[in-house]
Amino acid sequence: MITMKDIVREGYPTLTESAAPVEMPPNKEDQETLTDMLTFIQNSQDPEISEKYELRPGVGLAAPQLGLSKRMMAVHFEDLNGNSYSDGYYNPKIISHSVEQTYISTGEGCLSVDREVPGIVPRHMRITIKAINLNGEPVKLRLKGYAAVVFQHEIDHLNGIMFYDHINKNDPFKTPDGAKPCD
Ligand SMILES: O=CN(O)C[C@@H](CC1CCCC1)C(=O)N1NCCC[C@H]1C(=O)Nc1ccccn1
Ligand code: NI
Repeated sequence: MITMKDIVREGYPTLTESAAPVEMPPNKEDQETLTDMLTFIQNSQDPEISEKYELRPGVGLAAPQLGLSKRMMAVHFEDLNGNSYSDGYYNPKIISHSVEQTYISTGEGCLSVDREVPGIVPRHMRITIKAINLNGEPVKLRLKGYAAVVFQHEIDHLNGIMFYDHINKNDPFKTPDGAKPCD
């Protein structure tokens, strides 16, 4: 099972490089990895398991965070409208997005970043994503608000982008014009 020791931290090369597409149909090894990634996120939110294995609770994980430069990510969370997301995705691609932006009012963190980095992380308010899910089915997801933020954070990892790369250097707490918080 994946635990915190398997998660690479800032400075590890896969966190700042562009990951390679996963060969489709996925081979056994990639399927096992993506399944383990989803299980880790679920475990991290389970009070007993997360305590027992000292897991930091998370809502998403991308393969580069395991030192694997592959375009795979997993999410497990419920958004504020009660929509729940729990799946793994191969080769996710944002095919369209709103001009309107949003952000998490308390900023973002990352399981690969062992420090607080204060500031607003501007994200697209709405995104449409195409991907292949864990069952190998092509999916098209229309996401907005918190769900859109989570998926953008994970897809950024596949492109070697960290959340703090988006924080305004001159005024970290500047909110982008017209942007509303998603939480
Ligand atoms: O790439 C993936 N990551 O780095 C894990 C991140 C992904 C989220 C950060 C902002 C949007 C996606 C993550 O989940 N976190 N960031 C660091 C510590 C907190 C934790 C978190 O938000 N936990 C959480 C939130 C709600 C409910 C349960 N747990
Ligand atoms: Ni992260």
